[in-house]
Amino acid sequence: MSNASVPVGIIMGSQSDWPTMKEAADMLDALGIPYEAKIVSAHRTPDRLWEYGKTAVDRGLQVIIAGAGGAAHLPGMMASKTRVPVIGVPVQTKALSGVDSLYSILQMPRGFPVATMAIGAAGAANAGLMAAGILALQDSDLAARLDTWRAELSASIPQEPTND
Ligand SMILES: Nc1c(C(=O)O)ncn1[C@@H]1O[C@H](COP(=O)(O)O)[C@@H](O)[C@H]1O
Repeated sequence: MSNASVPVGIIMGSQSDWPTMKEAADMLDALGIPYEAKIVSAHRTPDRLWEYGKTAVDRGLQVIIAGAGGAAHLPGMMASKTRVPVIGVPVQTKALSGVDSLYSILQMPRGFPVATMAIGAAGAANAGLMAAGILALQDSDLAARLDTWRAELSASIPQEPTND
């Protein structure tokens, strides 16, 4: 797993998280930000998690977006292994609607933060935007693209409701 020199790593606990996490990937695509996407699980593939976190800085990752559902320990465990900022995405679950994922990711102990997004697809899309905002601090071309994206979204919001 030492093939990438991309700024953003998207990781998720399972293939089943991809429909949610693809929202983050789509946002990065829309803003022209390279990324890698990997399945990494603290529970099922702890050695993969360890290796990913250990090599993240040397591989040039600047932000990690980590999504998981249920007992969602992946984002926090990744934050414990690397100083690369971790943005957590609570994946929606059937049993507890993603509140389990949210609480698992949100309540980190002092010293090892995870920037936690909202549950589900909107949270994943916002994770992409959050990563873009972080990278834009050092990249004026990206900053301009992000400003344009935000202005276009604002302009698309109607001023009055319709009955359609
Ligand atoms: N929460 C975690 C972790 C982890 O935190 O390491 N690894 C897998 N999972 C989650 O298990 C859920 C069900 O996974 P399956 O659909 O594969 O059974 C997924 O949402 C995944 O993120």
